[in-house]
Amino acid sequence: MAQARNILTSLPQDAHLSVSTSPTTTFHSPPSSFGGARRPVPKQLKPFNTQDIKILLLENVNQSGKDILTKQGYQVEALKSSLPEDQLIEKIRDVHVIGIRSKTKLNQKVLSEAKNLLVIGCFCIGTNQVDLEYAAQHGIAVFNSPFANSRSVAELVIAEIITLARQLGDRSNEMHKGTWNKVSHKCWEIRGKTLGIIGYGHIGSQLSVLAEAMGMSVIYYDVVSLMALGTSRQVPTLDSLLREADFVTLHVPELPETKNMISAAQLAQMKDGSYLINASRGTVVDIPALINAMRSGKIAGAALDVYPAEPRANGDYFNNSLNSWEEELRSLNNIILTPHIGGSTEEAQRAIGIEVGDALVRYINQGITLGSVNMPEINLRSLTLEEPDYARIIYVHQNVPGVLRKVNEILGNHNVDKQISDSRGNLAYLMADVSDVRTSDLKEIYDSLEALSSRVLTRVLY
Ligand SMILES: NC(=O)C1=CN([C@@H]2O[C@H](COP(=O)(O)OP(=O)(O)OC[C@H]3O[C@@H](n4cnc5c(N)ncnc54)[C@H](O)[C@@H]3O)[C@@H](O)[C@H]2O)C=CC1
Ligand SMILES: O=C(O)C(=O)COP(=O)(O)O
Repeated sequence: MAQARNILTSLPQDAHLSVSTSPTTTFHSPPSSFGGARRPVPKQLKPFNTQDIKILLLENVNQSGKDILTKQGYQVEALKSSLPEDQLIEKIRDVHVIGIRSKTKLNQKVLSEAKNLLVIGCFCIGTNQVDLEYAAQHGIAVFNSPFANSRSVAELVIAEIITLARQLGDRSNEMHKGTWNKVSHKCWEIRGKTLGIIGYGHIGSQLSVLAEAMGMSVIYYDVVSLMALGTSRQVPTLDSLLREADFVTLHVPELPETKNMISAAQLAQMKDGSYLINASRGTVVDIPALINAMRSGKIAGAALDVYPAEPRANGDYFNNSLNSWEEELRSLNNIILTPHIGGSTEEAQRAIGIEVGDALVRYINQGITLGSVNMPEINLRSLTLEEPDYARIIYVHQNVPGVLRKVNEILGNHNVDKQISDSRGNLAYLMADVSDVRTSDLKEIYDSLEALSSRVLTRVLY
């Protein structure tokens, strides 16, 4: 277990955490021109104690991540599923850190209740479930794992391409029901067929290499111009990809621009008897339009791993009538339906647990934002907290003129060993290591920084 002394912070803290003699530590939230209310202000500084840090992990975060966090001495509560919004709000009020996967929606309503929250760990690739902008403006850093499950998704898609081409799902279902149905009609090899990849990022490009190794031709469409791997080829428009590909697979993020990216008009562009695979986000494919295209025989098969609404926990899904099209979808032939398992392998989950767990520890203990998806990336070499009278000041502030001058006036009477600052949009992040400071100096520094109108969040680690 990590030492309870030395890595220290002026956390936004609740009465329970406070060592104040007053049991009613109060916060004030004066209005700010910067995204609404300011975050609560603790009444006092206190030395950081890892055991004060409360962490809530949802959605069955891998043991590797839990181990990293518990080893630090943090209080970790881990739940297997996501939570309904009202329960999430109750829980999030109390914690300094929350770890989620793709299901938990951390929208403005939920985050506005997260009075103590310092940091969010998305133990997955996608961060569409978090209001990143709102979090940034309230000094809440967000981390994810940008590619630790890419290979797992790419391998799943390869399996699905062959499964669809050979109608393996249907043959297997028939055998389970006792029917021997040996057919070759409309069953194909994938060698020589064209795979069309929409979104040539981490997953799309990995898939490109695997598909070529099996003799497929690969074309891809992306909003940015990207280097082609192997003999793959970028095509200029979505329509040109849809017209040319035998298999179309989606690997784009959930964005307003990707909502219903594949709908009736796009399906009509696709080759007769082609296949569609979606392991990106459920909003990207218009499912009723896909059902029509499959019923008409235009689309010969499909694989869906993601859905517009997904349940919080394992159990009944299709019996919950979340969507009007469920019955029809299930009744189609040659359609593979999987419960969002693209990234669900032992390898991926373990790697994600370590990557995000480490990022959280670095941020909590040292304020390092490397890899953050919503904050400027800031790093200074390790804290030398063994030295007496040494502290790290972190000041998250609005990116407006004149702030650095004021901050340096405040720090100016002390020995600033190192300092770094960067901005991202209208948010800036300053980190300064100061030596020869006493606790009383820190209190003064802290109060002065807090008093600046540009302040979003101040942390003092000592
Ligand atoms: N089924 C599952 O379990 C998993 C699903 N995912 C989903 O897959 C998505 C893609 O993952 P990565 O490849 O790692 O992301 P990435 O960010 O590396 O690549 C996404 C690519 O899509 C492109 N893109 C964005 N908007 C586009 C548009 N309108 N049209 C065409 N291209 C567009 C981007 O330029 C980028 O090249 C994630 O955002 C996530 O939603 C990720 C992991 C697991
Ligand atoms: O990594 C992603 O974005 C995924 O979609 C995987 O999500 P999950 O961790 O399985 O909830």
